[in-house]
Amino acid sequence: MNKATLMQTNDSANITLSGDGVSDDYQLRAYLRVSGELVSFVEEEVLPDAGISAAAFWKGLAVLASRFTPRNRELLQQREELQEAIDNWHRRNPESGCGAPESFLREIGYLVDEPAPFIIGTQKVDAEIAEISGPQLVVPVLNARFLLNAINARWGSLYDALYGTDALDGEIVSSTGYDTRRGAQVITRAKAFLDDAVPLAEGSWAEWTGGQLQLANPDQLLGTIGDNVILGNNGLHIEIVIDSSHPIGKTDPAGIADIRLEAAISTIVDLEDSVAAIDAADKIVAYRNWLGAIRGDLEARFSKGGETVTRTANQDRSYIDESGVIRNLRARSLLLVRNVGHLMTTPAVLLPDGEECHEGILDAVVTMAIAMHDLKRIGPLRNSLRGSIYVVKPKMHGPEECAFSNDLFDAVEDLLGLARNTVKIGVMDEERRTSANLAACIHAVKDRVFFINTGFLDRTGDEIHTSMLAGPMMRKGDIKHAEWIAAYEDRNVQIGLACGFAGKAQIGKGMWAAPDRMHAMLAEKAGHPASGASTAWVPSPTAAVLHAIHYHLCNVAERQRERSTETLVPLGKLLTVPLAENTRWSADEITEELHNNAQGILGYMVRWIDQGIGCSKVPDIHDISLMEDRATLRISSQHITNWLVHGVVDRFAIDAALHEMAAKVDAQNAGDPSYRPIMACPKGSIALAAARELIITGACQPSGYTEPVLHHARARAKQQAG
Ligand SMILES: CC(=O)SCCNC(=O)CCNC(=O)[C@H](O)C(C)(C)COP(=O)(O)OP(=O)(O)OC[C@H]1O[C@@H](n2cnc3c(N)ncnc32)[C@H](O)[C@@H]1OP(=O)(O)O
Ligand SMILES: O=CC(=O)O
Ligand SMILES: [Mg+2]
Repeated sequence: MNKATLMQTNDSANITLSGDGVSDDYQLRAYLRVSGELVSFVEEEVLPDAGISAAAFWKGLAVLASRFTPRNRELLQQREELQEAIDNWHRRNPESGCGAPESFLREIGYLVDEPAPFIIGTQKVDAEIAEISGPQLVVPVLNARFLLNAINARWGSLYDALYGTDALDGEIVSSTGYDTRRGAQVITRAKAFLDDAVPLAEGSWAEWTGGQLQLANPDQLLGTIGDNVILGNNGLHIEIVIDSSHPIGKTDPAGIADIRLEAAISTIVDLEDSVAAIDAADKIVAYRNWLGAIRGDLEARFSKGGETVTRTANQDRSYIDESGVIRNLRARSLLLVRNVGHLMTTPAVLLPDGEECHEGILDAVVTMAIAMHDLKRIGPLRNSLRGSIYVVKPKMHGPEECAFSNDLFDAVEDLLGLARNTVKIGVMDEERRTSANLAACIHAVKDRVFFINTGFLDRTGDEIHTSMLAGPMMRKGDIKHAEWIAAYEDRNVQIGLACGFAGKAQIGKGMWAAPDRMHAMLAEKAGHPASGASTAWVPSPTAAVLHAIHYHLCNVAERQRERSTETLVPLGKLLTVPLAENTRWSADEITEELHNNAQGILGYMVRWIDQGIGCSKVPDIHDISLMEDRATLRISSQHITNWLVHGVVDRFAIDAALHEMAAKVDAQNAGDPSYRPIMACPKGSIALAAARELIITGACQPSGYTEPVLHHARARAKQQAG
């Protein structure tokens, strides 16, 4: 935790502080020193419409911080103590060849008693969460252009998604003009989809020439918007766009110009792993974008294809149903906000003892105060029609941490004058202690939980870190196919169903981290609804459209009913550590693994640290673009650390790999004019040093998280850049 150095203090107005690479003007507010920029933002842009006085707000934050900070620190201490106990077990049992046993984990309190069977009591949940199964998009909050795209990603063109990606056959269309052969394949594929999802009473959609539409199930014909037809299947809408004057429509026997799908049913506006936000200035960009998004008046102006584009959130539309009644058609994704976890602190607010405020506490208070603009119907558009605020809480370790969030949310509700459980919580099931005690975790938030989601990327990082001393782990690619992960995914669904999530809350699956590989996504992500998950993460609006297909072809409610009688996969399987059975890798295999991880680490960190980009498509060692964020960085760095700890690699090999991969990453980024090469100076950049630190000190980094090293390095880079 950073203790900033106060250069000058006085009771009244401005204080100049120089901290760990961060300097700012602070103002005194109810015993807190608050960044002047944050004071202005909150007092001028958030509070007036939220209907809370500045005095009440800051006093509330100060009280809340003094009440929750000691408990937050104790919880972090508990993480350390449990980790230490597990590490010591491995030190005492060096030849065990397995993770610390269940009996020991129970003895130290890592495993807690299961609660008696219970059903969650969450209420006032929007249909997008409780009733509609479909894709969940994640978007980095710092990018208003992307954020607006995400909001509008509730609908997307199936023709575009099939044409512009490799979805059809694994190949991207190469011609610059319209490729008629490809276009025909797209139309055939899209109409085959209609035959599956909304079949005609007779014949195929390919043969439909317009006129009266007779569906096999007439209830699927919902209504019309002008000439366009609105169809429904499994709670999702489809729009058949009829326009005989359109270049595509005029070649179609029925004048179909496009088939549009309801796609990103909900979107997570991410303040966590996909962003680089280290100080007050960064946090304000995040909070301001969240404010604009939730009010509905966010605007982004940018140039695209040589033109200036102004992007805003779409208005809902209406269609006329078969009996002539006008019905609303939601045009925007339901917005959820991911706060940061319990670990980090922020220099945006300093506590009376000079320590930084826990960032999770600040996020809770500010993002919820901002969401009051929606509850009070201040902006032009509505998010939650049921009057709820949806906060996703990442990286919680076990039931005590969930209970902490629950109490924190209670306190924020009291501060903001909100009815109890107005704020809903999405629990990321992404740390081992949470997976292993999932029922108890859900119980701790049982009246506000709106999702459990298997964040398998962080979860893999924690799997490695927790059992760091157990032995060398499998190669990274093999960990995904090991016994623990199947048990983790199955138990998450089974426990969610046993706690009554069906029809009330989401059971969610993780991210597709290869944004350009849509053909593979179409093949693999069908498994998510088939597993009984009512949602799963996608990286882009296009991926949302394609993943929506899966929810048409699989009825999740039925799958949930089928799975609800299954016997729970035993905890022992979940606790099976992905240790390598055969550690006699060849020198080439070791180098390949090391290079792959080192390249991913550098490719991601260099953008995070030098450019403040928290999530990007990083070309991997074979130049395939992968979505990298802090969770994937956690895996790659922890993996090398694990092999270092067990002597599979040594520091010399790591340094050599980092230097070799630095050259590769520099070459991969050569076309980016804002890129500063890692090897521009002989010793390498801050990012190179940080990557090395992350690996070498990985066993001591809290839970193997990357944030402390990243924040510190970014602060230095910002300072260096002036
Ligand atoms: C482990 C975890 O925590 S996973 C959750 C964290 N990860 C994420 O949030 C990933 C979200 N996805 C992204 O940020 C991006 O898709 C990236 C960084 C992976 C790729 O970004 P890019 O390389 O710029 O994507 P690409 O060039 O293919 O597409 C850009 C276009 O798609 C849109 N787009 C791409 N991703 C998104 C998104 N997540 N939300 C909204 N729009 C998006 C952009 O707005 C842009 O369209 P525009 O030019 O009309 O504005
Ligand atoms: O947050 C998601 C993850 O996979 O980690
Ligand atoms: Mg995560």
